Amino acid sequence: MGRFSKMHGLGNDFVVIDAREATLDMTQARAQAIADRHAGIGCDQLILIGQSDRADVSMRIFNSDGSEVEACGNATRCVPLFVGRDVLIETKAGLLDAKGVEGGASVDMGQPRLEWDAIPLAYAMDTLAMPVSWEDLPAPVAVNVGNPHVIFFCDDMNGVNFERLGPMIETDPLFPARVNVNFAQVVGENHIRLIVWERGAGLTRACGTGACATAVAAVRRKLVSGPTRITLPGGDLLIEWAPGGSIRMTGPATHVFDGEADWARF
Ligand SMILES: N[C@H](CCC[C@H](N)C(=O)O)C(=O)O
Repeated sequence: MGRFSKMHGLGNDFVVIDAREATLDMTQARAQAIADRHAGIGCDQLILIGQSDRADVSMRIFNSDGSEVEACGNATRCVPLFVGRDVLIETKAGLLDAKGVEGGASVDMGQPRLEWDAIPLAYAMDTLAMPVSWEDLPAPVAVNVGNPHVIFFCDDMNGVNFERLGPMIETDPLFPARVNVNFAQVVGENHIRLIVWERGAGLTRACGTGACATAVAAVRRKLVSGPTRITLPGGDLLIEWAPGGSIRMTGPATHVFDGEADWARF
């Protein structure tokens, strides 16, 4: 039997497994089975906390479709709560410094990557106003914050069909690694409303890396001029970034319950 914790960041929920002692052979199929909300435990992402010789812990991230990915902002904020102290975390996106704060955590998410081949895109183009469109969505911005994001700044998000456009864009050949699709609307001074169709997980209640990428895009587009409040369906995140620096994300982290499971059954 193996122990796990059910946790979430603003409703973006996780099954977190401590793999520091007993290594767990995680496959795409096993991750998908555990994440399944009907036949499994159920989560947006499966998180494995392991040992690291470069940091306090390592973190592996699997979307609910089983795909292993580089970054997950909301889960990163859960790690200090999971291990009980501030931690340096080794991920596929690099080393992340996560510090507990009242009710959550503040994380240095590193510097964004802005070049077309770092997103990655299939061919060279301006990532600040991509010369592409899907139906009547405006020209988007592309940003990599450890994982790939495309951000559409909409005048009115209420008319956008997220469930139709999300998967269409996520799997467009322009994005060789697929992409997280962010629909954003500036709703006040340094305040943006955000809905994210996540790569490999679909619509979620929140996306931490989506909030980071959207804030970077908004600074680059001069739509905000300081620390930015991102309002997602599950609640708010505070994102701070200035060109040349790293992104700081601050927001809640919640531990719901602990459980046990026989991983061989998945
Ligand atoms: N779907 C994302 C991973 C999870 C990101 C999101 N849950 C977050 O909090 O950053 C991807 O495939 O890159």
